[in-house]
Amino acid sequence: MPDMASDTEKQNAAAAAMDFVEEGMTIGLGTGSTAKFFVEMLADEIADGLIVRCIETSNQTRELARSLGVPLIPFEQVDRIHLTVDGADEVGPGGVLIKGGGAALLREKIIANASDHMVVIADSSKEVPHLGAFPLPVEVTPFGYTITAKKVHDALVASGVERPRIELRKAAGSTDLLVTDGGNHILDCHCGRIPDPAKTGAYLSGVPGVVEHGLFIGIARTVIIGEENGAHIIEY
Ligand SMILES: O=C(CO)[C@H](O)[C@H](O)COP(=O)(O)O
Repeated sequence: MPDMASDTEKQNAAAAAMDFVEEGMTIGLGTGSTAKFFVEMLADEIADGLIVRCIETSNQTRELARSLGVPLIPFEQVDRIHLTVDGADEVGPGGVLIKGGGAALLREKIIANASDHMVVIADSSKEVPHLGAFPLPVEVTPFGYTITAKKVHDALVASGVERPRIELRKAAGSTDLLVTDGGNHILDCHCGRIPDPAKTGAYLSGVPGVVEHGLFIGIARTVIIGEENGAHIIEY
């Protein structure tokens, strides 16, 4: 059952993100329940005559955008992404993020990092004093994933995370391992607290078999936190 309070906050954050949209932009569309509100609002504006073109961060968002008549272009044809609007699982101090709760972190990071401006939209529960209560998603190749998981554990410990626990994500309602849009698996790393996100990110990136991790550092320029009646905007 959806949480009505956080849905209102998500909607208000998405509505505030619409102010960043301009005619003629190429826009990256995020994944998840908050990004869905943004895609729906954008679709309404497109139906009213706004001209933009979009690129999706997941198969799920592609289906949503198509169903709403939002024009999509293949990444290969994109030379510039002006704006990306996406959700987050945690927003920490300085705009560092944990993303990947929806298993779309690889494409989300490629697109956000290639964008002139990433705007994060989130309900107030996502704003945290430090990262790590939400399990950090790490995308790994199917080949060797059990060994990679051990190495990821070691990298977390070496970067200062105390007693991490790693869980392989299962597909919804199944005992099978989840397979991402990129054909990989997800390790959910229960960290409790990530004392130095930049160090942890760097250590994880150094593990062979790790395709990408869900720490977004220095990528978000604007974070919009939805409130019951509006939203507050933080610029970095
Ligand atoms: O990173 C993501 C998907 O990979 C999402 O942005 C994140 O999980 C937030 O989702 P929601 O808006 O549904 O809370």
